[in-house]
Amino acid sequence: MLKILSARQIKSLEESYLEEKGILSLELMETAAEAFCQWYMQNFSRRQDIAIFCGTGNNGGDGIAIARLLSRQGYPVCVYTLGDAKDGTADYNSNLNILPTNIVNKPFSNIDWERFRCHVIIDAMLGIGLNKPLEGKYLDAVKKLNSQKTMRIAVDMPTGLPSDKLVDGEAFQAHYTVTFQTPKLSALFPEHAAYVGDLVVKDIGIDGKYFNGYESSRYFVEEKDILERHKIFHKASHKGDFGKVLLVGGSKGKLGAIMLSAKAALRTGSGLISTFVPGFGLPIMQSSIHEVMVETCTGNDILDSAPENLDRFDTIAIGPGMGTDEKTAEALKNILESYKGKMVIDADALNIIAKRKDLKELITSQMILTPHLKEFERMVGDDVKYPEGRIEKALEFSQTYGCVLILKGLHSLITTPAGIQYFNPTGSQFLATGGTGDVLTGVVASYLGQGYSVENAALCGVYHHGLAGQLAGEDQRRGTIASDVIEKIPETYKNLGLS
Ligand SMILES: NC(=O)C1=CN([C@@H]2O[C@H](COP(=O)(O)OP(=O)(O)OC[C@H]3O[C@@H](n4cnc5c(N)ncnc54)[C@H](OP(=O)(O)O)[C@@H]3O)[C@@H](O)[C@H]2O)[C@@H](O)CC1
Ligand SMILES: [K+]
Repeated sequence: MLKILSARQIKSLEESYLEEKGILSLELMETAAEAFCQWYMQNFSRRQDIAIFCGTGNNGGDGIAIARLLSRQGYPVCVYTLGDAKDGTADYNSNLNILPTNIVNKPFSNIDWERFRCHVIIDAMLGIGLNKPLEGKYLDAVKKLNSQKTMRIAVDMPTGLPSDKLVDGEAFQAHYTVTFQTPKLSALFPEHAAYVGDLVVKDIGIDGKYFNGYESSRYFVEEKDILERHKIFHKASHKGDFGKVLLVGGSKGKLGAIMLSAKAALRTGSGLISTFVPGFGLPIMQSSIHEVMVETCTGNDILDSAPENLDRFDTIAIGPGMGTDEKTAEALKNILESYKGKMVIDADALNIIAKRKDLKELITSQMILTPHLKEFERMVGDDVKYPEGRIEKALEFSQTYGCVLILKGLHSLITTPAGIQYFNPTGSQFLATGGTGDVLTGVVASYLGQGYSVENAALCGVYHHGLAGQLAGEDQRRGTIASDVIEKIPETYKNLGLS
C-alpha cells in the first residue's frame, strides 16, 4: 500500500528523509530523474525526438536532469525553459550548470511554433509546487503543448493540476504521468483522467517508515497487497469450498444484468451459483448459462418475493437489473431483514434503499455497497460533484452505516467503516460500458462466497475486475463489452501468478 499524502506532507517527508539519511536534495532529484528515465527507456525508442519543457522549480530541475540522462543514452533531446535561471531553485541551477552544451536549450518564448516538431513532449514545468491557477506564459505553454499531436508525458504532476484538489482552469494533458514515490490525491480523481493519462508510480527509495509520522488514512493499492489478501486453495478443495452464492435480480428487459453477474462469479471461481429471478427468466437463464441454478419468485415479470431458506447460501448479491417496483422493494426489505450472511448490494437495490430510510437502517457491517457516482448521489441525497467532498462523503457514509463502500469509477474508492480509504490502481476507460457494474457485483460476491472478509472481497474484486477490463481493452479497444471483461477474469489470476 502506498500512503497518499498532501503536497505539504510530501515536502516535509522529503526534508526529514534527506536529513535522516544525510543525503542532498540534489541526489534525490537525480534518483527521481533516473527513475523516470528507466521507465522512459523501457517504453520509447531513440528514434523519437524529445522536447522537455522546464520551469525553474525542482520539477524543472527534474526535467533538466532527465535531459542530461536521456541524452547520455543516445536519445535526441531539446530543452525549453520557461523562466530565468536567476529565479531558479538551487537544484535547478545545479542541474542547469552540468547540462551538456550539445543539448539545445532555448527559452520557451523563442520557439517558432510554425516550425516546431517533436515526437514526445515531456512536461517538467510545474509539479507539486503549483500554488495558483495557470496564467501568463505557463498557461500559454500548456495550451500550445496540448494542441500538439504528439505523445505527452508529465513529470510528477501535469502542470496546472493542484496536488490535492480539483483543477481550476487549464492544465497539461498527459498521456502518461510518471509520479514519484506515491500518487498525489488529485491524480486519482476521475475528473482528472484527461490530464493524468496512465499513472505510473516510480519508487525513489523513501521507504515506508518515513511515511509513518504522517497522518493519512488514504492508500493506493499495489499488486502485492492483493496477493496477500487472496486465499490459497488446494488440490483437494471441494466445489462447496468455493462457496454457495445467490444472485438476486433481473426484470423484464433487464435479465442480462443478472446473467453477467452470474457468469462473472463463475469465472471468478465460485463453485455453486444460484440465481433468483422473476418467472419469465427461468427458461432464458437455463438455456443461456448451463452452470447456474435458477429459482423464481411468485410473479412472472418483476421480482415480488424473497427466496426461501436464505441460510442455504454463503453470500447473497442483490440488485442488478432488479427494477424499483414497490413489491420489489418489499422483497428487498424481507431479504435484508432475514439474511445474516455477507452481502453485495448494487444497482436497483441501492436505488430503492436511497429512497427508504427504513431500509438504510438495515445496512450492516456484513455488507458491501457498490454505487457508481449517480447512485451514490441518490444514496446521500447530496451533490457529490466535487471529488474532495465526495471522498469525505464516502467516509461518512461507510462510518454511519458500518458497511464497506465501493465507489465505482476510475480508481474506484473502497472505504471501510474503520475509516481506511483505498484507491484501486487497475482499470481502463473501456470499462465505461453497460454491464461492467454487474460484472463487478458477481466478482465481489464470488470472493465473499469463497470466504473472504468484506474488506478483502472488495479490494480483490475491484482489482481483478479492473485488470480484466485492462486486458479486455488491450484486445477489443473501444469495442470492449462487459462479456469480454468476464472472459478475461481467469487471465488476471495468471497475471498475478495465482492458481
Ligand atoms: N518531493 C519529493 O519527494 C521530490 C520532488 N521532486 C520534484 O520537485 C517538485 C516540486 O518542486 P518545487 O517544490 O520546487 O515546486 P515546482 O512544482 O517545481 O514549482 C515551484 C515553482 O513554481 C512556481 N509556481 C507555482 N504555481 C505557479 C503557477 N500557477 N504559475 C507559475 N508559477 C508557479 C513557484 O513560484 P512562487 O509561487 O514560489 O513564486 C515556484 O517557483 C516535484 O513535483 C518533483 O518533480 C524530485 O526532484 C525529488 C523528490
Ligand atoms: K510537470
